[in-house]
This record gives sequence, structure tokens and C-alpha cells, in this order.
Amino acid sequence: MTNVVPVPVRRLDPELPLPAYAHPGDAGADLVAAADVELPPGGRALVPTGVAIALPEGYVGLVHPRSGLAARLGVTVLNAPGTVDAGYRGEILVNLINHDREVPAKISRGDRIAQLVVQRVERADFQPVAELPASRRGAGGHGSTGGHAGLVPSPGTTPDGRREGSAAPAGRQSPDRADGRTEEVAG
Ligand SMILES: O=c1ccn([C@H]2C[C@H](O)[C@@H](COP(=O)(O)OP(=O)(O)OP(=O)(O)O)O2)c(=O)[nH]1
Repeated sequence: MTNVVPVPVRRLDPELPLPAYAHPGDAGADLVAAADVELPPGGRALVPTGVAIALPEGYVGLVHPRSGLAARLGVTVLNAPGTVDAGYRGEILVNLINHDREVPAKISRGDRIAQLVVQRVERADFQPVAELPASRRGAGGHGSTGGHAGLVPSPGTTPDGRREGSAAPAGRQSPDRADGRTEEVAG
């Protein structure tokens, strides 16, 4: 049974519906546009939703794209998923982008433009250490497990896809991270 958490909502635009789940079992409650917006090809806009919420401490609201808008129009959430912090009391805004290269996307007031997924969050207590515990994966990432023809390392590239001898990503100076080597660990 899904846990239901009460969330106070302020209607900044009384004519618009509250965020709502379209079907039982849906993870995301739809957010609607509070304004008409036209997104030219490649264009983006911060679209108001007409609602402000007060999530309880220990929860986050994630602003996810709607797959229908993405598949049919090429429109998605630029910063997906947007993070609505428990302490945020302003209007929820949706940063929409039109990835279509030719066709403008018309968003009308009242259109469902994104979905808000409310989740519990844990806070980490970051503890500096000299060495991290070993793991099977080690430092391998960025396609190190293959699964696609384009992920097979070509000669002269490192396992994470960079040219051998090219600069490590910013902040990555440790040799075992810079060359993407993995460590075989028993167990
Ligand atoms: O899609 C989004 C993402 C964020 N927000 C609001 C709620 C969130 O709590 C606040 C700040 O977001 P975030 O922390 O992602 O932004 P930032 O760029 O780090 O700004 P800040 O310095 O204000 O935290 O903006 C939205 O309305 N929509």
C-alpha cells in the first residue's frame, strides 16, 4: 500500500487545478501551465504552474518530464528532474525545452506539462577517508560494462571513452581514477 503524505498547497491561480494523479498507482502528480508559452525550435522557458507547496521535512518533490510531450513534440524538462526542496515556498516553475529542430511547440494555459514525484530522502553524513572500501566495480563507469557496439573501447581510448593521454575530467587527479582501471575484488 502506497504511503500517502499530506502536502499543503497554495493556489496562486485559483482557476487552475491542483496537482493531480491521473490514475491510481501513478507516481507523478501532473503539473499544469499557468500561462501560454510558445517554444521555438531549441527554445526554452520557465513556465509557472500556479501552485506553491510545503513538503514535510524529509521529502523532496522531483519535477519529471511527461513522456507524451517528449515523444510527440520533443519537449522535456531541461533540468530533469527538477528538485523542489522541502523548505521551498515559491511557485513551482517548470524549465521546459523544445528539442525539436524544426517545429515550434505551443503550450497553452491549463496544459499538463510535467509531473511531480514526491519522495522520501535520506541525508548523507559525508565522512572524509583516505581510501574507499574495495568493490567489484571499482572505478569502472561510463560504459565499462559494454552492452552497446558504441561502448567497446577503441584502440587509443581509455575504458571511460577518453583519448589516452587526454586530461582527466576536472578534479580527477588520482591515477586509479584517471585511467578508469577497475580492480578485481574477490567475493
Ligand atoms: O524544476 C524546478 C527546480 C527547482 N525549483 C525551485 C524549488 C527549489 O527548492 C528551488 C531551488 O532549486 P535548486 O536547488 O535546484 O536551484 P539552484 O540553482 O541550486 O538554486 P538555489 O541557489 O536557489 O538553491 O527552485 C522549481 O520550482 N522547479
